[in-house]
Amino acid sequence: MRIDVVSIFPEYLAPLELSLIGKARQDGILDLRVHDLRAFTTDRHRTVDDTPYGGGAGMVMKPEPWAQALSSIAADRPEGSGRPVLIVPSPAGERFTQALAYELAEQEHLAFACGRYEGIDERVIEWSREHFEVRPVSLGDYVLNGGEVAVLAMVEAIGRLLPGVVGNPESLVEESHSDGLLEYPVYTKPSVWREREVPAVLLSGNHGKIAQWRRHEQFRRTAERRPDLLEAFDAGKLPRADRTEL
Ligand SMILES: NC(=O)c1ccno1
Repeated sequence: MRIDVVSIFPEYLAPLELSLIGKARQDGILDLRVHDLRAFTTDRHRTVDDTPYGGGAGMVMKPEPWAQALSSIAADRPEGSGRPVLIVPSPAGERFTQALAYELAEQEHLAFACGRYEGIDERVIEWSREHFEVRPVSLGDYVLNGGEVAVLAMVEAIGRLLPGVVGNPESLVEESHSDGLLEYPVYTKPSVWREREVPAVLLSGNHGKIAQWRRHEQFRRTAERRPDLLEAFDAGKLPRADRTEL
């Protein structure tokens, strides 16, 4: 998979050089390129923002540097790949979910546009549809100072689903949201810790009972912490993520 990220703070994406995502890049599983938006400006001050039409606080990101940056990415797309998907992190976007992570992990080429200030001139979103499938995406109902933190989270959530990134693909199957429910609690040695015992069923060696207990714990936790997910699960609206193949 090829991923391009455009930001005025490219150093914000440095954590993507670490750990599993960093290794995936070294192994050639993930070709991740970070671009400084200011490299696509033409004035001496490398200006990327200006005052908003209609007034209001703050500044808006100018359209032309974005058009130059995104055009260069679209022109450099991998041989034979389809239209790239352009993700624009925004509190006004569709919710990022495990199901969307799986969907995006199947793409050959993703691009991320990290807005700052009050956002990117809306005409960039409209223009980009000529070259990309454009998807404003939100991590949740809160506002960040820019898209970079959201990109870190999304690239990790997507990248870890690519074949060869996590050591044991089985570990992807039984984690929260993989089947629409929250994951069950986990325990390790010692079996008694500060007078707290591991549930006896987990020490029984009875794999059927262990599986039953774990499934029950998934439903109990989901009902307790995320009843909204339980409604969707009961309605059979399992996320696309309820699959093991990728
Ligand atoms: N909620 C979000 O994903 C977001 C992205 C940028 N600002 O907020």
